[in-house]
This record gives sequence, structure tokens and C-alpha cells, in this order.
Amino acid sequence: MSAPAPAAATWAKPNRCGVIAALDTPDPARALDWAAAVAPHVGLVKVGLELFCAEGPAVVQRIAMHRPVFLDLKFHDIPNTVAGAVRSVCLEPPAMLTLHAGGGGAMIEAARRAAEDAAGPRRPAILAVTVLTSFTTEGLAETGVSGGPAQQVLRLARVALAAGADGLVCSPHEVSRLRDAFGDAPLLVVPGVRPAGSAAGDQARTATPEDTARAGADWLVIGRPITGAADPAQAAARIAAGLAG
Ligand SMILES: O=c1ccn([C@@H]2O[C@H](COP(=O)(O)O)[C@@H](O)[C@H]2O)c(=O)[nH]1
Repeated sequence: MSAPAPAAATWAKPNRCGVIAALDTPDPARALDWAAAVAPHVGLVKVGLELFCAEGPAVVQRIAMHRPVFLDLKFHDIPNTVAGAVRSVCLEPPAMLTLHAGGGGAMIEAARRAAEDAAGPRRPAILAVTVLTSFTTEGLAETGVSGGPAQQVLRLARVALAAGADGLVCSPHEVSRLRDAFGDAPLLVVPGVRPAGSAAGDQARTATPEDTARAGADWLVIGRPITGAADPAQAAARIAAGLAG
């Protein structure tokens, strides 16, 4: 096991684009094995709905022994309820947490305030998920949103950043447009990343790690290309080396 990380690491914008490994499994032992294996090669590890719903908050603390945790539960509810959920997860604050930008400015402001009140300087970064990376233009139109993902991502980003979000979750396809519109300050955390030759699976708006980093991403969220590899540590090391190069 690598050296224990603080239960809640403070977050900051990285100097260079880094990797967050998504530990998507309902099995805590497997998640802990993956976390230990990839820890030397990644900046954070992601606990998402699958693991959190299976194991609850206790698993977050165990995973955080390896790397700081990006808690990706994508809150979306009325402001009062989201503020309560943020206070609950801030009993042991993760490094970053997510909510849906579509929840609106009042919800995001309430989340930010709750995180500050509950965790002070140890508060997690508040990241607003814009348009899920599995959406195509057609899929988005089915939900009543015309104009395509890029336009909607920019619209939601404006709301989220004005309401106090520290950063955004977007696909590789929107990174450079967000940088043009909002500059360097917002954290851009980007799933839908696929090393050359990896299966896209259900991801629709994808690009390679190198191209996504060049576009201006801060963190790449990568799951199956790492956890589905025969050797997850080697897969993570290869991606990290590609970014360093
Ligand atoms: O728009 C989004 C928001 C979050 N995710 C999460 O990222 C990982 C990606 O996993 P892969 O196996 O590399 O596809 C996964 O945990 C999602 O919940 C996303 O994909 N898109």
C-alpha cells in the first residue's frame, strides 16, 4: 500500500494535466486493489454511484488512504436538499464533488455555501457536470435541448461558474471552447477519454488523452481503459507517460 493520503486533500489546479482513475465496481475489495495499483500514476481516484450505493460513505475513507477522492455522485435536487447532501459528504470531505449544472444557479450556490460552512478550508472543489459525455446531438434533442452539446455546455457553464462552481465536467470536445470563453481559472475535469485503440463503450464525445490535455483539460477521468486492462497499473502508467511526454 502507498503512503496514506490525508483523509481530505485540499485541491488545487494542477500544473500539468493529470489522471483520475474511475473505480467503477460494486466490490470494495476490487476498488481498493485498483486504488493501490494505480496510486503511483494518478492524481486522484473516483468513487461514483456504483461503489457508493453499494458500500456507502465508509468506503470513501478507505479509498482515500491511497489517493484523494473525487466523489462523483452528481447531485441534482432542490437547493435545500443538495445543501444537506453536501454537508453529509463533508463530514469527511472528499477532494472534489459533482452536481448537475442543470440544477441551476440557486442549487449550486447552496452547495458551495454548504461546503464552506461544513468543511472550511478543507472544502471539496464543487464541479458542475454540463452535458454528459454519453450524449450525442440527437440524444440531447430528444430531451428538448436543440443546438447540440457544445452550445448547451457553454450555456450551463456560464450559470455554474456565476453561481460559484470551482470547475466543470465536460467532454473532450468542449474543452478548448470553454477555455476560450472562461480562461484558465475553472478546473476542467474531463471524462470520455479514450487512449488510441480503446473501445468507446457508451461514451459518445471522445478523444485521446494527449489531444484532451492539449485542448486545456486539468484532469482526465478514465475508467474502463484502466480497470478493464489486464494490468491496470501498467495501463495507468502508460497514460500518465503519454501525458508527460
Ligand atoms: O459526463 C460524464 C460525467 C461523468 N462520467 C464518469 O466518468 C467515468 C468514465 O468512465 P469510462 O469507463 O472511462 O467511460 C465514469 O465513472 C462516469 O460515471 C462520464 O463518463 N461522463
